[in-house]
Amino acid sequence: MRVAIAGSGAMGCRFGYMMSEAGHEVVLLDRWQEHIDAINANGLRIDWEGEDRVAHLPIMRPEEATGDFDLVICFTKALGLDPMLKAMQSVLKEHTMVLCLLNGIGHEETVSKYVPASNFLLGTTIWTAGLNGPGHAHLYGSGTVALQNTDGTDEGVAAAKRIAEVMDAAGLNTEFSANVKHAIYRKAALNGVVNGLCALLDCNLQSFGDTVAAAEVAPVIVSEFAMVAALEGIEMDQEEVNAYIRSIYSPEAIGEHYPSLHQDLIQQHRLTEIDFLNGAVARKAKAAGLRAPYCELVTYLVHAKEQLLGAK
Ligand SMILES: NC(=O)C1=CN([C@@H]2O[C@H](COP(=O)(O)OP(=O)(O)OC[C@H]3O[C@@H](n4cnc5c(N)ncnc54)[C@H](OP(=O)(O)O)[C@@H]3O)[C@@H](O)[C@H]2O)C=CC1
Ligand SMILES: CC(C)(CO)C(=O)C(=O)O
Repeated sequence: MRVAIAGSGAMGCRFGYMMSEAGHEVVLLDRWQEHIDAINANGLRIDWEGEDRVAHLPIMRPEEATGDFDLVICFTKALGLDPMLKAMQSVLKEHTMVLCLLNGIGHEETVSKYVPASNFLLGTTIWTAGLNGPGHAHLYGSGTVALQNTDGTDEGVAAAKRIAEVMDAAGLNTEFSANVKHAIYRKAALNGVVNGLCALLDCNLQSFGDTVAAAEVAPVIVSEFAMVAALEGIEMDQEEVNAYIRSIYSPEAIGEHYPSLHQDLIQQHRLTEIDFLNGAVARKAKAAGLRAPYCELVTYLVHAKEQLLGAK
């Protein structure tokens, strides 16, 4: 299969590397010039569970991509999704399946501007990854992917299942989900609890989980996500989601991980995805005449931190 990774930061490098190790032809697409230059000069350096590896994968800017792809996996940050798909429109062919795995809520609107429903797979993942610097990824721990077709047809289900099988065979623990929006809200609730707060408190998941505040604040944030999900007909079992969140704090799970929003804001002073997490919940609640005050506060505080750090 010819696979493009649309957004080849930390997660894009993980998925690109694992798909390439499974024998697929992978092309990394990105606009971060230092990263492109580093990979072109030295290959993609990987710290794989403490072992140094190098992968020689082609990398280029999205507008330079040519030919056609069987699968495009989107892993930009939320704010980079639209410009990425716009720049690579010419390689999105009739048979190209596009899988969106970004964190957060509402990416369907962006992807559907460029991809017909018959080619669009929506998904979510709990794999993790980080970057030590341009061209150097660190890949620890395990994860899963859930994905679903968005066109509601039997052919769409079959196509989604085929892609899930291919990714699963690459070790990405991928499953077709008959209700991926539920999985997306469940993951977004997890991100809504830990991503903004670990950034504001400057800590990893394990340290956050050890605070008294985590036990008190997490269920309230989860209840706000559940309230908004219910408006869209998605039922969340809040106890199950809270138990799921508690389960990731241990070092045997992903407790040592600094959430991607921490990586963006605290480590690199970059603008964040908060408007697609807690911010989306606050907006959707308001639009329905409701309030999600904890999500509103987290959103305000993360934006304040962006401002204080001069994030770009
Ligand atoms: N990291 C993780 O563990 C997880 C992340 N996710 C989600 O996956 C998606 C991708 O996340 P992730 O891979 O962490 O994102 P990264 O920040 O590592 O990469 C995303 C894009 O940001 C740009 N970029 C990254 N670092 C720099 C830098 N130092 N200077 C300039 N540009 C840079 C590049 O794009 P460009 O220059 O084209 O803008 C890159 O393609 C997000 O939606 C995230 O929430 C989901 C699960 C876990
Ligand atoms: C790994 C996890 C779940 C932790 O917040 C994540 O999605 C992220 O880092 O953005």
